[in-house]
Amino acid sequence: MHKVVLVTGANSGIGLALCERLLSQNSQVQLCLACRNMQRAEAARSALLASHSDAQIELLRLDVGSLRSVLKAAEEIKQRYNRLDYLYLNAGIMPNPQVDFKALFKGLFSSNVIHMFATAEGLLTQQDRVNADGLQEVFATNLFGHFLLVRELEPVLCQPEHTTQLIWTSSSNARRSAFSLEDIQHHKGVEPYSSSKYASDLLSLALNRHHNSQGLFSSVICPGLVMTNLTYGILPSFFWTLIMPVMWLIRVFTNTFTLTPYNGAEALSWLFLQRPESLDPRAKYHSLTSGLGNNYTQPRKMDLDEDMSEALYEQLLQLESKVRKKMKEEEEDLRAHKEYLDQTE
Ligand SMILES: NC(=O)C1=CN([C@@H]2O[C@H](COP(=O)(O)OP(=O)(O)OC[C@H]3O[C@@H](n4cnc5c(N)ncnc54)[C@H](OP(=O)(O)O)[C@@H]3O)[C@@H](O)[C@H]2O)C=CC1
Ligand SMILES: CC(C)=CCC[C@@H](C)[C@H]1CC[C@H]2C3=C(CC[C@]12C)[C@@]1(C)CCC(=O)[C@@H](C)[C@@H]1CC3
Repeated sequence: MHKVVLVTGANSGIGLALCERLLSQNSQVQLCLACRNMQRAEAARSALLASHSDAQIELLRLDVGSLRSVLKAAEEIKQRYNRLDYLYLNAGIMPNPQVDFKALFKGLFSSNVIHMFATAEGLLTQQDRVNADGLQEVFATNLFGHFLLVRELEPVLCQPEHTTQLIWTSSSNARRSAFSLEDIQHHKGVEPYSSSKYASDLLSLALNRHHNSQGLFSSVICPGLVMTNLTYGILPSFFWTLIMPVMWLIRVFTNTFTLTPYNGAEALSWLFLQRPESLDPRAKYHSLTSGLGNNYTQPRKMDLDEDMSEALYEQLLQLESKVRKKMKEEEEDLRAHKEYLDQTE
């Protein structure tokens, strides 16, 4: 049977490299590229078809940062497919990043240097904003839109006699200290990216607890440091050109500098081959690349707490009811307004 695979944020970087790798691994795979920009999605499909001319590749419009777009896309998925085998929750943003160069310079001469380069701990902050749905944009895109998609797709994802794998592209930048149950959207802090990725680690654990018995399994991965639009956006392009030789040099010492999207997609494509029941729900699967350029996947235990993951899950369910209620009210207001206009015409 052909495997049905949906990838969010599939038009560039790690998502696109994953699609390429999946088609090379299994030419029968039925791919759905879920993207917010259809022009970029078309370009990605053409690029994939150039090397896999017989591939089955469909496109789907999905802006994970917009609640209405998520609901619409979920309806479309339910109409198109009666099952999904893999759902890669990969789309993500890191808006307005700022590098703390003083901390970087200090870190270079400390014993912590490898850890600093692997996780960017203490180096990066971002400036978030409120989106059109009234949610913090990083939280909405990296976490909540994906959560709502999973919730909407439960009838397709949770089916007897069939297993589905959810795979989150998390990060080694995910840190417990950046996340708070009192502020899950990270209104107050300056590390919304780290907070959203830690939240995805917690959520994956909760999804396993609630849905494994229904055949739904969730895992998280870290692709390492990969040169993609997201990373290029952190510093001006001339800086990257200047330090690229240094980046390749660092790669000899740290296996987390996977650098190319192909290498970064290692853990994602490795998980495609695993039996979901054999995976560890408390592990993050890291894409790693040795100094000689060999790729491998390594599970590393995450710093997670069951109660915290359950509390986050509960809060997400509450937020879901709240936003659904708000959307319904807005639709009713709109309908009433239209009726009023029709009557006065
Ligand atoms: N690069 C790295 O070093 C690391 C990346 N990651 C994670 O990997 C994932 C992929 O990022 P990466 O490939 O690096 O970066 P890219 O910017 O190349 O890819 C991000 C993808 O997500 C899409 N996207 C962003 N916002 C939305 C949205 N609202 N709705 C739908 N799609 C959206 C982008 O689409 P568009 O082209 O329209 O912007 C793009 O296709 C992210 O989750 C990121 O956090 C994790 C650790 C390290
Ligand atoms: C190499 C030199 C001399 C300078 C580059 C410094 C930083 C720009 C760089 C160091 C560690 C990097 C890093 C990321 C971004 C760029 C760095 C901060 C990430 C945060 C990118 C996205 C992720 O999710 C993380 C896994 C990356 C961790 C390391």
